[in-house]
Amino acid sequence: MKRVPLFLSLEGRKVVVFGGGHVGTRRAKKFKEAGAKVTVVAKDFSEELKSLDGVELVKADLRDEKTIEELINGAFLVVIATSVPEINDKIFSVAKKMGILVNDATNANRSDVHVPFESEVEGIRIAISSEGASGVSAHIAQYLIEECLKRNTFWKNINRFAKLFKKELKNRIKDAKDRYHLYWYVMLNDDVIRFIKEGRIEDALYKAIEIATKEAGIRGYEPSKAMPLFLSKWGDELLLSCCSPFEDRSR
Ligand SMILES: C[C@@]1(CC(=O)O)C2=NC(=C\c3[nH]c(c(CCC(=O)O)c3CC(=O)O)Cc3[nH]c(c(CC(=O)O)c3CCC(=O)O)/C=C3\N/C(=C\2)[C@@H](CCC(=O)O)[C@]3(C)CC(=O)O)/[C@H]1CCC(=O)O
Ligand SMILES: NC(=O)c1ccc[n+]([C@@H]2O[C@H](COP(=O)([O-])OP(=O)(O)OC[C@H]3O[C@@H](n4cnc5c(N)ncnc54)[C@H](O)[C@@H]3O)[C@@H](O)[C@H]2O)c1
Repeated sequence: MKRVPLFLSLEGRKVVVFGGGHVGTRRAKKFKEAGAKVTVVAKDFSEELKSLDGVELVKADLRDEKTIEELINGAFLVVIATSVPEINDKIFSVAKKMGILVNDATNANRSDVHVPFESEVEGIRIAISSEGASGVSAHIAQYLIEECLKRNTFWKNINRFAKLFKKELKNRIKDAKDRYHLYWYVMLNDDVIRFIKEGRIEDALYKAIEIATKEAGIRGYEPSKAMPLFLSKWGDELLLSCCSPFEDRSR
């Protein structure tokens, strides 16, 4: 099964979590924080769940298939996290029959949706999963990516610049196709990159906007073409920057 990685809004969606233990609590918190309407169904609930505002708790006998059907009616996502395999199987088959997405925390293979290891560095979200093959490996990979970005002053400056530049360009250049090529075109300009590297973001922006205004309409700088050019110039330096010591641990 090939799954598609997505960043999904659950705002206002109904999510039903089966199991109110360790895993069910973690799922309920995550989806509630994302704005979902969360119901947890279980025989007993963790202390944390009992004191959590905004999550509905339903004490239920999950051996009754009819109950499961009623409980998940209208749900967007069902989470399976009870400690009883037979109950988990039953929930899985009912949810499948009703065409509802399933996150099965107890069986990675049949799960429609996986919950990844996640973190964020300066507004860039990192989500990584081995889809059940090895959480240990995925966790270490997450650490490496996160650490590389946090130590990488060069990338952090690019990140600051690129977000501001996109905002500026959206205000100034009407056609999205024009903007699309300009985003990368300016990244191939040595002055712009020099300013970025030195942390002179205002100067880099000024220069980039000047170039973009002059060259609006230019073509041939879509990511597949421009990125290799950019990397041939700056790739090694960017990779080496992953190994720099922290400048400022608080960022
Ligand atoms: C990131 C995180 C998110 C989260 O769960 O919130 C996550 N697992 C976390 C913790 C954790 N997982 C396990 C323990 C040991 C408990 C113990 O000691 O027994 C602990 C520790 C704990 O619970 O504290 C074991 C385990 N995990 C899965 C199974 C079932 C199976 O393998 O089928 C088993 C039983 C294995 C076995 O039976 O051998 C399956 C999954 N775990 C996933 C994600 C997904 C794929 C991730 C990937 O492969 O990359 C997937 C498929 C679930 C999904 O997609 O929903 C979270 C990080 C929390 C953090 O950040 O610290
Ligand atoms: N995906 C992951 O990251 C991950 C991590 C750890 C464990 N797991 C798996 O998830 C499952 C749950 O783990 P946990 O640590 O949350 O377990 P837990 O023992 O803390 O919680 C189990 C929950 O199931 C409920 N339950 C048990 N029998 C029930 C019944 N007859 N009717 C209704 N509810 C019932 C309990 O009331 C409890 O709320 C286990 O199968 C475990 O293998 C997955």
